[in-house]
Order: sequence, then structure tokens, then C-alpha cells
Amino acid sequence: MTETPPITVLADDTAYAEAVQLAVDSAAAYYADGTSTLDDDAYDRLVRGIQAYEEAHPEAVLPSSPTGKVAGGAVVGDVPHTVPMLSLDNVFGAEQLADWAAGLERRLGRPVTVWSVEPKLDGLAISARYRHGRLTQLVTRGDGNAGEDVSHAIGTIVGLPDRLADAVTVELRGEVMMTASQFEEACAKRQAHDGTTFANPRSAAAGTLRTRERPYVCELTFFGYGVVPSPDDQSDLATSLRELPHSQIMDWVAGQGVQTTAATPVAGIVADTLERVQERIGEIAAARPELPFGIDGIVIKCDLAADQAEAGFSSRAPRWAVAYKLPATEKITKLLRVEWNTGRTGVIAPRAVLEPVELDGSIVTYATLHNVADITRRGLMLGDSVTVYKAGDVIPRVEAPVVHLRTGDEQPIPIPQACPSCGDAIDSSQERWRCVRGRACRAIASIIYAVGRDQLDIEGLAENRIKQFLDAGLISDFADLFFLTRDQLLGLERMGETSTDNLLAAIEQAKARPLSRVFAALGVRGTGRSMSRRIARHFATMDAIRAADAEAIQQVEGIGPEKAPVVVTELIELAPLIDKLVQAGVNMTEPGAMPPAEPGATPPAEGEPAPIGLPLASMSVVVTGAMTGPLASLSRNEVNELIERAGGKASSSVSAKTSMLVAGEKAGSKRTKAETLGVRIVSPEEFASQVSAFL
Ligand SMILES: NC(=O)c1ccc[n+]([C@@H]2O[C@H](COP(=O)([O-])OP(=O)(O)OC[C@H]3O[C@@H](n4cnc5c(N)ncnc54)[C@H](O)[C@@H]3O)[C@@H](O)[C@H]2O)c1
Ligand SMILES: [Zn+2]
Repeated sequence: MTETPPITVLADDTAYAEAVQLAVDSAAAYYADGTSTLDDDAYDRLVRGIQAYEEAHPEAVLPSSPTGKVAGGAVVGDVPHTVPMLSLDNVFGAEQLADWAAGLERRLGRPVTVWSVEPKLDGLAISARYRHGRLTQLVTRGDGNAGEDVSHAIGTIVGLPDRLADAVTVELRGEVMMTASQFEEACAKRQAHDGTTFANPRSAAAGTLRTRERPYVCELTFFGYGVVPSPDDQSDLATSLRELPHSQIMDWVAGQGVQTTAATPVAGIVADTLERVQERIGEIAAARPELPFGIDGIVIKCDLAADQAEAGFSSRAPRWAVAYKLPATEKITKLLRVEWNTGRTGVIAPRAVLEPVELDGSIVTYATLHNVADITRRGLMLGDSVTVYKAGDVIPRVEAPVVHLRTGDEQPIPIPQACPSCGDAIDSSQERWRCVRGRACRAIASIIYAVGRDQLDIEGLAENRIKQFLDAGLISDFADLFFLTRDQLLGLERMGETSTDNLLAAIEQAKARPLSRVFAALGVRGTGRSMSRRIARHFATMDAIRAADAEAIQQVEGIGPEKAPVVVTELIELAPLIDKLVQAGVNMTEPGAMPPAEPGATPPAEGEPAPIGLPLASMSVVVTGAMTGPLASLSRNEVNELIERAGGKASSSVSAKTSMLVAGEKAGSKRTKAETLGVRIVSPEEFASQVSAFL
């Protein structure tokens, strides 16, 4: 993570004035209905540029400048707040956070007693006023001093009940947003209504909250993060809400039946030290890609009311809290083309070709569009400006078109009428379209995958050979390879005695591969190499895997209720292929693994038993960078297999749960993250000596 974010450099007063105007217009659109022409990254760069210019030219500062103002000064309201609703100052890394904390402690003249750490929810701040336990008014943040009445939204916001548990008079503060599924639904409703859509969950929430008359209702979500008793309220409750630590206030809020982040994977916590704060930041950042709602950072607050009171406020933000910003996960770019490909399993998937854009540390050129229904639900068109989302290791995806940036030149996306690979018909009965020929459509791709280095690893079987065998009708799937005869091969062009014998020997060797690799070779949808290893370890035999129903499959770590039935269906479809492999004498067991206990027999152990006595027992290990020394010749998959042979768990992302990072040359963000989290880092050579017995 970079500590100094990029800025837009402004050359002179004219450029400065234009930048101020653009920022004010963008902020006005952003807070009004989410129709800014800039993505957040571009807006933030612009405002930092304005700030830098103002620091260098204090005499040129325009009164309309967005700097130092809540909502960039672009928003007004007519409902005064009892206590101002402020913004938050930002930091962009561990060092800046430490500087900020040191500054705060200098101001206090003593260390901060305890911190609270919670996600920075990416929605809109709202004040929810309750009288005698009943929700009576909703007010937006506005300019911080006065907001807009949006009480019409009462009753449409999940997590914000009409009635509290107690008949109390109090004001709750929190964030209104849309979850991923609420966003999907909102897009579909708007698409059906006027053929347009929302650009992203945040702008959908902004637009929805402020629109009074819409013929359709979109559901919103609320997470509370604060309580404000009325300043003249001297009741016991008001007094105790003024005096309790933030963490306990949040417990009280949850007790009133209001949603807080407590039940999410990124729940607020308290931390005694800045190290623990930093660790929690790492955990929240790591959880971000999997969350069903958007976060754009982590908020660090003084937990104790006394610390907060002593720290006080500036005109724009409290001094006792700060936002630790995470890199943007979304940018606006252009949809240039849509490509259609039939994958190994016969699934026909659209892929967006984008004007390249930098996002979360890499250049994004392609993004997934999932399926046809997804395109129509969003009303995407060629030439659209689109929001693209990418976080962590997830595949970038097109979120939605930015409808207010349309020029009128956009064109409908052509939808294929036949399989783009073989020209046969398309089975469109499911959301995921498939070629009617299924796996057979892309037999060559399936076979190339199956014999690849990380699966059956059959040496000397290049693509042109496979094509030759397919064309000659000798094989139709990879199981047929095991039945090839010497005479058949010698009858083909360019197959001499030596290459034939070498190939047959390589195929023979492949029969002995562990089940994890044989299973991976099947190319079951939704199971890659590491998932195949987990399945093989869990069930130990192919028979046990095939006997498992969806519920049993779900016992494997990382397989959820959505994936499990797909695996079961796939195994039924693959039954003839598996039977053929069994008949060929291909190994169907995982060395060293024990099949799961029969239900009702010995009491089942919680999770998988941790192998004892192995060097990496109960350790979670992540590998990054280029391997050197004894590991130099191993593929990443082979290193992961090695970790698991030695009793460890191979993982692809660094978190607080990581026991060790094996960092080779050119290790990048994973190394930085491990350093931040204090995860042990070893070189490939050190690691190799630790597990030499398993190499
Ligand atoms: N794209 C654009 O044109 C455009 C225009 C204006 C602003 N923006 C974006 O908005 C950001 C600035 O917005 P801002 O001034 O609303 O402030 P902010 O989003 O940086 O931070 C303050 C807000 O954080 C929210 N928040 C979330 N979780 C919280 C928690 N746990 N505790 C306390 N508060 C929490 C509150 O709503 C609070 O008002 C910019 O960084 C920019 O990315 C974009
Ligand atoms: Zn086809």
C-alpha cells in the first residue's frame, strides 16, 4: 500500500478554478443521486491537487473550495442537526496512522486508553430520530450542520427498526447502503421500469434514499455506528450514553434491535495497542473481497468518552477518529467489446474487453460479465462507460453501466445464437448457457487441462498430439489415453518408435498420480487445484467422493451451499469418464488420507484432524514470489502439495491466521502485508530445509 496517494497537479489559477468547479459539481452530483462523472479515486486525486495548490498559493483560495468542508461544501439541508454530523480525516498506511495517533496523544498529553476499530461502511451517513422508541424522522448529513428530511424511506431500510426495544428518545447515527443482493434487485427493478440501472451500490443507495416518488421500492440496509442523546436531555439514559465507551454504546444499540457490524466478519473490536489496531486493519482488509457490502476503509476511534471529549473536533471532522483508507476497488472505464468463449466444461461465458484501467495494483483489461442474464439485467451496451470492480484476488467484474455518461452512440451487445466454438445449439435453460455438446464441445481444452503439469502431468503430450489423436478418432476424452496401443500410435504420422514408447511410459506413470490430481484432471466446475486437494484429503477415495451428497460435500472447507450441488451434478455427468478411468487402472486413492467416519460410528472429529508430528502441523502457509534453491523447479501447485504433505495448509492470501510466508524473489504486496501483520517470513531455501524430508 502506498502511503502518498497520487494527486492532480494544477498549473495555475485558471486550472485551480476549473478544478474547484469540477470538484463542487461532482460532489453535488455524488451526494444528490450518485451521478458524479468522476469515480472516487479521480475525485480524491482532484481534491488533493486543490489542497496542494492552496497550500502553495494561500492568496488564491476560492471561497467555494471543497477543502476543509463536510461533503465538499456542495450540499445543503434545511433540517438542523442537534450535534453536527462531521466527516473523517484520512490516513493511507501504517506510518501515517502512527503519526496521527502520536499527534493525538500529544494533544491529550497522555496515551489513548483504548481504541475501537471498525469497518468504514461505504454508503451515506444518516441520522435516525426515535421518540419514545418510535422512528419518527430520517435526516441526511447535508453540510454537516443541517440535512435533508428523507423520512419517506422509513420502512424500507433493513436493520433500522420502526420501534426500538425500549421506549427511548434518542438519535442513532449510521450508514445507509445497499448489499450486493439489494443492488442486484434494485438494478433489475430499474431496468424493468425505465431500461436504465445504477452505477454501483453506493450511488444506488444515494439515489434511492433521496427519491420520493418512484413506482418501485428498493430495499436498503442500515448499520449503526453511533448514538447522540439530545443535548438538553438530562435523563439517566442520556447521561450514560454520554459516558459509556463507544464499544458499549454499540452493544446497547444492538440490544435495541438495530443492526451493527457485530454480526459481520468485520465486527468492531477494541484494541489496547496500535499493533493490535494494525492487525485488525489487516484482517478487515483481507475480508473485504468476500463481504456482501462495500467498505472503503477502517475507522479507528478513541473508545472512551473521556478521551473523545478531550480530543474534541475540528470544523470538518472529529480529532478522536480517523479513516484508514483502503485502495479503491472501483473505477469507471469504457466497455469496448464483448467476447464469447466456450470453456472446458461447455459453459459459454461473455467477457468484457475494457479500455485498460489501473485498479488495486494491476491493469485491468478484461472483466467477467458472468452470463447473458447479467448483461440484460444491467442493460449494458457496447461503448458504455462502466464501473469495474476488483478487490484482492477476485476476478474483475463489470458492475454496471454509468447511464448518465451515455453519449447516444452506444450499441446493443450482440448475443450469440450458436455455440461460438462448434456452432452447435446453445442450451439456455439455465442462467449459465452451455453448448448442447457439453464437455465434448471443447474436448481438446479438457484434455489439455487434464494432462497438464498440475494434474496428470503426462510429459510429451502437446496440444498438436492431442489434436492428432482426436482427429484420428483414437480418443474422445482423456480417459481414452490410457487405452491407446502401441500399434495405434505407430500408425500415425510423426510417431516414431521412441516417441511412442516414451509417451506410453508417461501415460503409464500417470496412472499412479494421487487422487487429488486425478480429481483435478476431471475439471469439475468450481474446483481448481487446491480445492481438488482438499476434496481428495477429505474423502480419501473416489468412491467416497462419489457417494457424497451435497451436504457431505459441504463438509470440505471452502465449499458452500451454492457450490456443493454443482459438484454433485458434475460428478454425475462425469460418471462415464470416471468409470473409464477406474477400468484403466488409474489410482483412485489419496495417499495418507483417511476417509471420513461413517455417520453414527465413532464420534466425528471437529473439522479435519490436524496431522501431528509433521513439521508444518496445524500451520497455514502462503507462498509468494519466485522460488529458488531446491524449490526452483517446482510449480506453485507443487509447492502447495509439498506444504500439505508436510502437514500444513496451503493458502493463497495472507491474513492474521497465516503462520508463515515463504517469500521468494520479487515478493510484493503479500510480503508487505505479512510484515504489517507480523507474520513470520522465510526464504525458499530456509523453507526447503524445514521440509526436506518431503521434497
Ligand atoms: N466520485 C465523486 O465525485 C465524489 C464526490 C465527493 C465525494 N466522493 C467520495 O466521498 C469521500 C468523502 O466523503 P465524506 O466526506 O462523506 O467522508 P468519508 O466518506 O471520507 O468519511 C466520513 C463518513 O464515513 C462514514 N462512516 C462509515 N463507517 C463509519 C464508522 N464506522 N464510523 C463513523 N463513520 C463512518 C460516515 O458516513 C461519515 O460521514 C471521498 O473520499 C470520495 O471518495 C466522491
Ligand atoms: Zn459447442
